[in-house]
Amino acid sequence: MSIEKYDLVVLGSGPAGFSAAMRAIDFKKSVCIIEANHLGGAGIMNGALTSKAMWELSRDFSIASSVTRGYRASGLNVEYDKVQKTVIQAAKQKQLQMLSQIETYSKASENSGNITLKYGWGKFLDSNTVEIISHDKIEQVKGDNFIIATGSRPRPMPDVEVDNERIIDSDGIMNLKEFPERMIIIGSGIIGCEYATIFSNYNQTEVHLLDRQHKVIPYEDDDVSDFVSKGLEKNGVIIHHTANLRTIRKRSDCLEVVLDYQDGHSKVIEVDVAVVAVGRIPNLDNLGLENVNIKTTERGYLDINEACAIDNFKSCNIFAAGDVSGHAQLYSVGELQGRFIVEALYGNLEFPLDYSNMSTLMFFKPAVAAVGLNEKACKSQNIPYKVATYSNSLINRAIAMRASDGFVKIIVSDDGENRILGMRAAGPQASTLITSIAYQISQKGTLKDIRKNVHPHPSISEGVQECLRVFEGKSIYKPQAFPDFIKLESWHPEVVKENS
Ligand SMILES: Cc1cc2nc3c(=O)[nH]c(=O)nc-3n(C[C@H](O)[C@H](O)[C@H](O)COP(=O)(O)OP(=O)(O)OC[C@H]3O[C@@H](n4cnc5c(N)ncnc54)[C@H](O)[C@@H]3O)c2cc1C
Ligand SMILES: NC(=O)c1ccc[n+]([C@@H]2O[C@H](COP(=O)([O-])OP(=O)(O)OC[C@H]3O[C@@H](n4cnc5c(N)ncnc54)[C@H](O)[C@@H]3O)[C@@H](O)[C@H]2O)c1
Repeated sequence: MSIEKYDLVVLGSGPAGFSAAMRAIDFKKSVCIIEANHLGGAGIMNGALTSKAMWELSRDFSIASSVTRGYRASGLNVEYDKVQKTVIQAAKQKQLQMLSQIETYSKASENSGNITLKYGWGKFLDSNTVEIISHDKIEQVKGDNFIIATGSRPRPMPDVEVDNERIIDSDGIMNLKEFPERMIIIGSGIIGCEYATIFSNYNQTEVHLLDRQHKVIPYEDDDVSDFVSKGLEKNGVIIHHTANLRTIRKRSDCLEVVLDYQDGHSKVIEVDVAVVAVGRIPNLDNLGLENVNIKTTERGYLDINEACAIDNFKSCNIFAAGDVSGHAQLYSVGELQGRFIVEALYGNLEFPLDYSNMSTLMFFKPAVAAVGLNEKACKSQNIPYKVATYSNSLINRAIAMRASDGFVKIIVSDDGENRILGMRAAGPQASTLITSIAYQISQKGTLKDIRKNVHPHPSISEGVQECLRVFEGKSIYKPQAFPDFIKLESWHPEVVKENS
């Protein structure tokens, strides 16, 4: 039996693996992508694309059902299976684009690299050989270099068995047959809050959200968490703060959920569906890591260096990218790392891997975007900072949209340099507002560098312009006149005095 040999073998076709494979094409390399399940991974199916398609559809429905905008729609109706079909269409559209590109590069050519896609479970036999186990055969491929981009899956909860019908996780959303009448989402991180937004937008489901702490999205600053909570509650979501799940009892006609609150009292609620959304864990089991002497970290991830190599870059030929790497579990991070590895291997790298300007877009109502440090991060790193907040209530475009819930919050260093450290934006078009500040962060920009930018009118981005002016006391609208809408604060680490 002859064994196929490739320059690069990529395990997993999610954002990390696919972007790496496509960058290797640019260097005229032969690439094998091994995919165990859905092409595109969680970047497409049961993840980023499907959830965003569902969010967009739910938002349209929520706008159409609104009665505060001078119109009232009648006979508005929504069926889960139709929503599901449209969401799957979106995922398929992207997968077909990916397949089209793979097919285009499937033939060996002198002018470009080539790609082979193989479906099956990849497992290392040694540091140059991977076995691929599929339902009808087992084969081996050899490679000079490998990238582990096998992604992550929903974290299971002890004593809660996901049955994929009534107790599901984010992989099971597409299995639902209809809108549940009542649902509890366990976990108030991004996935939990996004699905709480989506199901409450449709207004067909009583949505309960379990938050075991005091704040949803606990890693964000309190003003952001409070804003998200308020938006969810305005949309009808019932948030159970400081509640821990004791048990879910399956009854024939419902799920009986027992919640224990921090203050000692308990509550039993009935729902039809429970969604477990308590984080994700890396897919590193049964990969044959022991055959190549790769160990996982205490948290179960792969420990990569700044070149994404698992060992010393010069001597090691196995790299890792994406959710397995223990960095922020984001589409753009996976893509960045995947491309970076290939450039480090075959090209001339001009810059080190930089995560400082990675943005997160959170699809709530309204959306929230984040880049760089927040106040919590500055405090934990003892970085003195100034923070200015400017409400969308003062922005003409937001007023015109009748959607002025939201704000821009920018953080700069308070060390005389005014370096742009981070930004949070909430409200319409938050995702576009963040990009200019993300760029400044990557360029180590200061307030002085962006002062000259003039923003068009009427645009939501005028909030960014005004927010930046607040730092210098030059905003058109003043904090003195609008103390609830415009704020400027600063923070310095306490100077620890040594006992003499
Ligand atoms: C519900 C949800 C919504 C999300 N929304 C966003 C968002 O809006 N924005 C954002 O930036 N991020 C979002 N994410 C996160 C984003 O999807 C992930 O960070 C990203 O997909 C990770 O990419 P990856 O390539 O590392 O892994 P994955 O996308 O998980 O892909 C890994 C692939 O490897 C395959 N695989 C696993 N083991 C093997 C093996 N042994 N052999 C061969 N193949 C294997 C898997 O089948 C999978 O297809 C979301 C995630 C979820 C779950
Ligand atoms: N728009 C986006 O960028 C986007 C969207 C979805 C997912 N993602 C990525 O996917 C990752 C996973 O999302 P996630 O929401 O599952 O994880 P997460 O880490 O964001 O949130 C998990 C939440 O579950 C809570 N939790 C943990 N254990 C619990 C328990 N036993 N009981 C109750 N609550 C518990 C945590 O306190 C936390 O609030 C995120 O880190 C994010 O990077 C990104």
